[in-house]
Order: sequence, then structure tokens, then C-alpha cells
Amino acid sequence: MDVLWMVPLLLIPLLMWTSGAFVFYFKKFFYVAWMMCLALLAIPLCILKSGGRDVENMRLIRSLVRHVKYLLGLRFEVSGWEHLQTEGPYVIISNHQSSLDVLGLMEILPDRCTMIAKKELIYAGTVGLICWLGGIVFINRKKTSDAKSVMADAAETMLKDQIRLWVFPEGTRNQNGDLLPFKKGAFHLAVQAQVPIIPVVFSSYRSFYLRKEKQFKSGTIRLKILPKIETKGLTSDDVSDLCDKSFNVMHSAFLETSSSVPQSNGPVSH
Ligand SMILES: CCCCCCCCCCCCCC(=O)SCCNC(=O)CCNC(=O)[C@H](O)C(C)(C)COP(=O)(O)OP(=O)(O)OC[C@H]1O[C@@H](n2cnc3c(N)ncnc32)[C@H](O)[C@@H]1OP(=O)(O)O
Ligand SMILES: CCCCCCCC/C=C\CCCCCCCC(=O)OC[C@@H](O)COP(=O)(O)O
Repeated sequence: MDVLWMVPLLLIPLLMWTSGAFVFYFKKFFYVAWMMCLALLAIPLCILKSGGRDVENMRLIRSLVRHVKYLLGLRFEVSGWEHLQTEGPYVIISNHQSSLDVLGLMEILPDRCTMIAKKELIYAGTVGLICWLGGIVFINRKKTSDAKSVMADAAETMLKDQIRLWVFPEGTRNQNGDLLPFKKGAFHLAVQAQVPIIPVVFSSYRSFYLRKEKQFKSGTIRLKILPKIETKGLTSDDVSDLCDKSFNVMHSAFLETSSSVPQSNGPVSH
């Protein structure tokens, strides 16, 4: 008789565990906390290795982050590796659905490649510091003139130091089931440096991850690396066309890869 009242007490955690919302919050919390811990580990290693801010630190960060997908039940299917076999600097552009994109990014990140990010990220504790140590270029999205001048400097640095830059041309996270119109910064950057653009498409996360609906199941993400788009000889007058062309190839690839993503609720085989 005495133990009967304990039944609801045991049922509550069980119900929470099986509820999608609990899993969502648990996985999100775990992701942020684990990335913070990994960054804490990476900070002294990067400082010892490179002595400070250096794009070479991204190699170490990349290798530390690679296992995180397994912990979250995510799987990546990458195609088009051959398009990354390009010598010298280039600009990678990709769609941006969530902070989980960092996992796919680290899956294919080429050597000497860092990112353009919003300046607020530098305040994200240990993650902010590791972003700085990894050479991430921070821009102020609220001040276009500042962002433009930082990106113009970045174009020079790319050439001087043989660096590749990853830009999210949608300019923000977006999970509306389609791509947002592209902002022009990435294309000005590539034209100013006269380097190719390599588009990368992440398939839709909607089959396993829905922020509003608080759903975070196991799932497969198709990562498609597309053929490079040359910018040699282009000027700022060509930026709009370049932007449209890039949008169109990425949009088709997004629809194509997203329609065929396997739905996966159960355990994932790797
Ligand atoms: C262990 C732990 C590991 C952790 C690892 C962490 C990894 C972290 C990964 C980090 C992931 C972080 C992910 C993130 O943080 S994503 C968020 C941050 N990233 C971005 O915002 C990048 C994309 N944004 C842009 O490119 C925007 O264009 C910017 C921000 C530059 C301006 O936007 P804005 O909305 O203000 O303006 P607009 O685009 O309407 O343009 C206005 C006019 O300016 C012209 N214009 C634009 N740019 C240039 C230029 N460069 N030179 C000359 N002109 C330029 C343009 O043509 C237009 O003129 P017109 O054509 O109308 O005449
Ligand atoms: C002092 C503690 C502050 C805690 C802040 C937690 C920060 C998150 C920490 C770890 C998460 C894993 C790596 C995150 C990399 C996030 C990149 C990202 O996705 O940034 C968002 C940005 O693209 C667009 O932002 P908006 O949606 O336009 O705004």
C-alpha cells in the first residue's frame, strides 16, 4: 500500500523521458554544454600549439567536434567531395538552419578554412573564445558599413595568408523549409579576392529537428558540395548575377536533397 503513491513519482520522469519535448531540451542542453566543454579543452591546446589566434587552430577544433554527431544521433551523407579539391583560397557558402550546422561544417571543413560570424558569438563563453582563436571573422550585422569594411579586409587577408572563408549568405538561421534570399557580402568578398565560390547545401532538418515544435529525433543530413563558381574577371557590377546564380543552384540542390532525406526515428547505424 505504501509503495502505491510512488507510482506517479516514477511515472513522471518516465513520461518526461518519452516525451519529445523532454528529449528536445535534453539534447539541446547537452549539445551546448558539451560544446562549451570541448571549447574549454581546445583553448589551452590551441594556445600551446599556435600561441594565439590562428586559422590552423581549426584543424584541432575540427577533430575535437567530429564525434558530437554520434552523441546526438545524427548522421551525415556527404557527396561532391571532389569539388573541394581546389587549390588556394575560396569562399564556401551554405544554407543555415541551426547551430547544429557546426557539426556538418566540421565534417567537411577544408584546411585553412574559417568562418564569418555575427559579432555576438564572441560573447558565447568558451565557444566565443575558441571562435576567436580559430580566426573567425566577426561582423556587425547592424552596421552595414562596418561589416563591409571588415569583409574587404578579409578579402585581402584571404589572399595574403591563403585562407578560405565559410559564409552563410542567408545572414541568419532559417528553418522555414526553404532558403532565405541571399545577402550580397559573400559574393562581394569572392569578387574582391577574385576567388571561386564553392556552394554547399545541407538538406532540410525538418524530418528530425523542429525548433518550434520542440522535436529533436535521430536523423540523416545530406551534405552536398556543388561545383565551384568562378569569379575571375568579375567586378562589383556582376555581384547581383553571381548571387542569383548561386542561389538558383543551391535552391535546386536543397529541394532535391531534402525531398529524399530518409526519415529516421530509431537508432542510427553509422
Ligand atoms: C569546440 C567548439 C567549436 C565551436 C565552433 C564554432 C564554429 C562557429 C561557426 C560560426 C557560424 C556563425 C554563423 C553566423 O553568424 S551567420 C550570421 C553572420 N553572417 C552573415 O551575416 C553573412 C552574410 N551577410 C552578408 O553578407 C551581408 O551582406 C552583410 C552582413 C555584409 C551586410 O548585410 P546588410 O543586411 O547590412 O546589407 P545587404 O546585404 O542588404 O547589403 C547592402 C548593400 O551593401 C552591399 N554590400 C554588402 N556587402 C558588401 C561588401 N562586402 N562590399 C561591398 N558592398 C557590399 C550590397 O551589395 C548592398 O548594396 P546593393 O547591392 O543593394 O546596392
Ligand atoms: C556566457 C554563456 C553564453 C552561452 C551562449 C551559448 C552559445 C552556444 C554554445 C555552443 C553551441 C555550439 C556551437 C555554436 C555555434 C553557433 C553558431 C550559430 O548558429 O550562431 C547563430 C548565427 O549563425 C545566426 O544567429 P541568428 O539566428 O541570426 O541570431
